[in-house]
Amino acid sequence: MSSALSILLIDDNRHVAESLALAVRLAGHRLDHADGPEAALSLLAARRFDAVLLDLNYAAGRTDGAEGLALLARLLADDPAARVVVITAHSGIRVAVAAMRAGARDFVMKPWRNADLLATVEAAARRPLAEPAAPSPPLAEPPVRLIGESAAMARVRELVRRIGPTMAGVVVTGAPGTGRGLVAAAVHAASARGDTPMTIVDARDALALDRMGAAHGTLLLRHADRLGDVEQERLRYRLPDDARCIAVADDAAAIVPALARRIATIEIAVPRLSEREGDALLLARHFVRLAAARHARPAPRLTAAAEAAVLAARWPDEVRGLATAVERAVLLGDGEWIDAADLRPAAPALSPAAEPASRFDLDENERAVIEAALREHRHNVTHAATALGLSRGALYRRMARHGL
Ligand SMILES: Nc1ncnc2c1ncn2[C@@H]1O[C@H](COP(=O)(O)OP(=O)(O)OP(=O)(O)O)[C@@H](O)[C@H]1O
Repeated sequence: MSSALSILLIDDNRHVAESLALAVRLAGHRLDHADGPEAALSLLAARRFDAVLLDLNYAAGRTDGAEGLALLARLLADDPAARVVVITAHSGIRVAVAAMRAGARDFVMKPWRNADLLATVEAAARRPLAEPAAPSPPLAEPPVRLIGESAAMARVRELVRRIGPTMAGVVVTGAPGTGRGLVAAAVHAASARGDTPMTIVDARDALALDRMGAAHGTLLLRHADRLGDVEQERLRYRLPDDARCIAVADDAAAIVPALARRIATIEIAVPRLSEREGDALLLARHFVRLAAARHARPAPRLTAAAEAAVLAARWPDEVRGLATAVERAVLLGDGEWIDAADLRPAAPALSPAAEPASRFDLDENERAVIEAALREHRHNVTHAATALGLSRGALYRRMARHGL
């Protein structure tokens, strides 16, 4: 008997998902469902699937397949080993051909017979990769995926794609918690050695430096910029000759030129959340899904006020601070909704490198947050005040200040 496959269906039609889930289960496999690109990228960042079944149109009335082809390109750019089967309408043979050219393994036409569809997906999942040059994925690990559609993150992704496959020393800079470690992992994953683990070394740790000499693959070097000039010079001589170095640093300029020549040929600067228009919301929803799955809780939805708050806040510790706040809200909430008041950031003292405590909920975009809370609670000031974590009086004073 063949072994069970985990299959991801990306399709906005709930009825298709339900009927397919049954057929897949009867065949002994597991089906997860994403209703569009955002949920799909989030699921794919958390888990590896044996096959992806991809519908090509999500918005009502769309039949040109453009949305699905764009998502296909994104899936395969992040994970060239992904096994994707596309679903097209009967008239969509041209789109199916375009998808195959772009790297889909196969296609099925609507309406399908479940037995045929399953046979196609099983064959696609089990067929070995045509091009052995693609780095073979570590089996259990999901590919490294950076959530975010902003132009700033597209630039990071593009640099990873260009520089990852080379042997260049890369320094990943940015504020702590912005995802520098994740970007470093993406650079490594895009390299020919991407299937081997990185050796992680804190440059301030003498014992770790002693062990570093034996490392051959890729070195992830943290905090080299925090060493003095002499220690940096010493570090340079201790770096194994054949190792590729990916450094994570607060400040590339603090690395002395001789060491920079080895570990910082290319700098990838990870932007702050405030420079990634809209990404905070995609990340928050992603962290809701992750936390819900991790703690076996239902995935709550963010209210409009919570969404406004996520976008308006300056999170201490950046993406990590947002992830922590969201996870806490999932754990402590009612399982149905997360409101603005549920999203208090972690105590700023948790991170010495964090910015001074930001008054998350009523800071620079206070007016937008208050307006959203009022809308959400149909202008019931008592309820809006509770959602914002304020007394009625405090909310009235702020409304007056903003002329609301
Ligand atoms: N674009 C992203 N998509 C998905 N998850 C992200 C993204 N950026 C950051 N994260 C998550 O946020 C958390 C913090 O990221 P990471 O550890 O890479 O930060 P860092 O900048 O290396 O911080 P530090 O150097 O202080 O350890 C991790 O759980 C990481 O997976």
